[in-house]
Amino acid sequence: MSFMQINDLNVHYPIRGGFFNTVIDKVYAVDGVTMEFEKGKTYGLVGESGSGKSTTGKAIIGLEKITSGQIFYEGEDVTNQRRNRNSAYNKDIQMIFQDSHSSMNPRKRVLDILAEPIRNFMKLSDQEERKRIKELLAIVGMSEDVLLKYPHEFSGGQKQRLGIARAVACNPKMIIADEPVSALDLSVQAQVLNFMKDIQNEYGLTYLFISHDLGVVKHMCDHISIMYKGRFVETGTRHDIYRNPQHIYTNRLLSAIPNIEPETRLERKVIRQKVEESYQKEQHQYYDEHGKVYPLKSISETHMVAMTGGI
Ligand SMILES: Nc1ncnc2c1ncn2[C@@H]1O[C@H](COP(=O)(O)OP(=O)(O)OP(=O)(O)O)[C@@H](O)[C@H]1O
Repeated sequence: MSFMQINDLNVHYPIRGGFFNTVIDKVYAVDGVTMEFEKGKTYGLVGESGSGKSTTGKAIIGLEKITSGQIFYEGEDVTNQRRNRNSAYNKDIQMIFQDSHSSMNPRKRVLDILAEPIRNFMKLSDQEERKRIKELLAIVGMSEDVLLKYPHEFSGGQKQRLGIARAVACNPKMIIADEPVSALDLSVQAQVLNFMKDIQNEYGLTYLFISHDLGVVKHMCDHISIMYKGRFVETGTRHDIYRNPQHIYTNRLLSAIPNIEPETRLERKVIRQKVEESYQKEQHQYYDEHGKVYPLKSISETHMVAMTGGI
C-alpha cells in the first residue's frame, strides 16, 4: 500500500454568463488526475502556466474544493477530512509557496510566524515552544537573532527558508512545494534546493514539487508527471522523461529549459525552433478533436503516455 494515493481527481470551475447568470461552461482545471506517492520520494508536477498544477496541489492539501475523486492517506480515505484544520492529515501534509512573503503576515515577527503552526497542532509549554522555534531556525541554518524581525527584513532566499521552517514545524510527512524557487536568483535557487534535499534525507519527507520548468526539477525528482490542460500527458521516472520522452508536449517543455552555458546557446535555440515547428504541425495527433489530452497508456512498468491507438 502506497503512502498516499490520489484517484481520479477533478476540480472543475463553473463559468457563468448570460442573462440569468447560469452556468454556461466549465474550466476543467484538474481533469481526472491519478497519482501515487511513496514515502521519502520526490515527485515532480510540471506544466505551463494554467495547466492545473497549483490547483492539484491545493486540492490535495484541502485548500481547494474538489469536484470528484478520492484521496487515500496511509490507507485511509481522507477526502472529506482535508478541510478539517485539526486533522492529522492537515498536520502531516504541508505546502510551501513561490512567494513565502505573501503567505506570511507582514505584521508578525518570525517568532510568532513559527509559533502559529506549533500552537495549532502541538500542545507545548512556553518553554518547549521556544526550544522548538530555535530548533527550527537551526534546521534552516538561521541564527536566533532573527526571532524579533519582520518578514520584509529578509531576502527572498531567507524568506523561503522561513517558509520551509514553518512548514516543517510540526514534523510533517509530506511537503507540497509550489514553485518554491521560481522567484529566486539562480545561485540562491540551487542553495534552497540543496537544502530542501538535506532536510528530506534527514526526516524522510515525501515531496511533491510543482514547477513550470523541467530544468528545476531534474536533479530533485524520482518521478515526474507532465500536465497540460488539467490532464497528464506523460508520467515516468526521471530517466523516462529526460531520456525517453514520448509526448510532443514533453519534448516542447524539454527544449524550453533555459540554458546557462553560452557555448551551446545557439545550438539549443535551433533545436527549440525545430521542436516548436513540429509541435505546431503535429500536435493534432496528440490531442483529440476537442484539443483534449488522450487517456494515459502504459508503455513500460514506470512510463505512461497519453495517446490514441494510432500513435
Ligand atoms: N477560482 C477559480 N475560478 C475559475 N477558474 C480558475 C480558478 N482557479 C484557477 N482557475 C483556472 O484553472 C486553470 C488552472 O489553474 P492553476 O493555477 O492550477 O494552473 P497552474 O498550472 O498552477 O498555473 P500557474 O503556474 O500560472 O499558477 C487555469 O485555467 C485557471 O485560470
